Amino acid sequence: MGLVSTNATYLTGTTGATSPGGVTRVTGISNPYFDLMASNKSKGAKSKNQPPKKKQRKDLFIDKKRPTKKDEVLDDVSDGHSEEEEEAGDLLDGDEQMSDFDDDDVSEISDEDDAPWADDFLQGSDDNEDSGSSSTSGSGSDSHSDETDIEEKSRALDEQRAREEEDAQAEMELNIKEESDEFRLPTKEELEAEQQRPPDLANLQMRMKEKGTTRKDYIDQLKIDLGSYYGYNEFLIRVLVDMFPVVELMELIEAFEKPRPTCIRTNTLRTRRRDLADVLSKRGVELDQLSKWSKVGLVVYNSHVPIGATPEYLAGFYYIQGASSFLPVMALAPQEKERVVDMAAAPGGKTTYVAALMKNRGMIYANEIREARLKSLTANLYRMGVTNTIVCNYDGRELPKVLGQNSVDRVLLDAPCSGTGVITKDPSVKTSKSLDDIQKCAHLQKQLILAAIDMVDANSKSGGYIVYSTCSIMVPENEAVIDYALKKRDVKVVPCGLDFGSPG
Ligand SMILES: C[S@@+](CC[C@H](N)C(=O)[O-])C[C@H]1O[C@@H](n2cnc3c(N)ncnc32)[C@H](O)[C@@H]1O
Repeated sequence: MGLVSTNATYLTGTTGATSPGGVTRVTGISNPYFDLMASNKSKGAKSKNQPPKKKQRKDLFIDKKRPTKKDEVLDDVSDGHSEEEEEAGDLLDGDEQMSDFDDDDVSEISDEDDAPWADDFLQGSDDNEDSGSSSTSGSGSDSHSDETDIEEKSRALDEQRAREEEDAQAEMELNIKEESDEFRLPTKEELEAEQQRPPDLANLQMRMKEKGTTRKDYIDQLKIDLGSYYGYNEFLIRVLVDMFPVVELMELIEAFEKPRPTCIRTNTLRTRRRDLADVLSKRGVELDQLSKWSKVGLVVYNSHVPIGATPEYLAGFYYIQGASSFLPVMALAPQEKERVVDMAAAPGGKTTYVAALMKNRGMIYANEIREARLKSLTANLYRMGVTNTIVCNYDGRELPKVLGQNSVDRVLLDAPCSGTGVITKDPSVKTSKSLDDIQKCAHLQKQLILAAIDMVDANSKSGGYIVYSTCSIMVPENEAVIDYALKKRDVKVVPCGLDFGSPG
């Protein structure tokens, strides 16, 4: 089956990552934090540009206690691409390449000078005694034995002092040796004992910063320590460590620990962004335009009123939505008068944006499998004044049978996923996801994407596009799903037209 056909259904994605062939392809990161960072970085820069060199966390592997001459350089760890669902286990494999670690330099500690004052003191006392005895009138056996006594005491003192000095020197050398000992991984016993105790965060942090051991040992220990320190289960931390170069991994994990900025999307069916910003400012909301790439986004820095309960919110003037959630809809670029399907729609964040871009014209099928979630979907459609949408309650895999094959112009598949890209929003993902979960998600996503392709009319005059997006960063849920679709259907990947940010 050819990948490119004149009648091909076009497939595009949410955030642009350039494939080796130069075609922009689908990835699934829906983490507003990263997108915001990307957009800030990319002001005036096109996506073709190399991503700005990230600042290396020099402090990560350097023991601050000891001076060191060099920065560490850590090469990429494998990207863990996996081709087929059956091969999802490949996710965990991968070549690991990393430069050798150099030993830390140990600052030299100079030997202390001998204490000359002590000798002087003793010699001086002898001298003094001598001169004293010579000046003392009269001499005799008593004075002689006194002299011998003094000499003996003096010799004993000398010896004792020499012994003390020797001990002090030996102790100091031992200390120096102990301090200069290379970083050592904990033994199996020590690790087992550690498991029994609450984590010693200071110790873990110190160990994470250490270097000077073999690469494999280091990576193994890093997985254990990152997992303990940041609270990830073994599976997820293993996958993340295998997916990202260490410096990037640390940026990712630390970003997951920080709150995301609050963003709102102006509902252009009801108002204009400037008017909305004015009225919210008057209510004490500190905000600004989100970014150059969005005409409808606002970022909220601070607010004296609950942003989800203002009269403007209740009147549907805006939707509280992470910046990255704008992207799939911008990539879909639905046209007025088109027939569009939102296959997994609740609670309607993207459906309401699609409707706004279509100016409430054409027709949207907003589908959601979970009945309980239809309430929030319909409530949002109603609040935002959407009138061109039919709400459906099907398993998305059945939709081609319900709506018909080749029956619509565009499909948005914002797929159910593991949520591994939005850990900030839901930290329970750190511990709740397993390989089995990822495989199950990937299996469903593959079935859903085939259904999406089957619904789209490749001969649509204005459309013939599908956007596949997830809020997962797992390869089996993203790249592998697209690879699968490319093999199973006559489709091709096309640029998604979002020429900002940096390649994934
Ligand atoms: C990522 S959420 C969608 C978010 C929505 N697009 C938005 O922007 O507000 C995925 C949705 O897919 C629904 N879902 C799960 N399995 C499905 C299936 N087989 N068919 C259709 N929807 C499904 C989930 O209940 C969930 O509401």
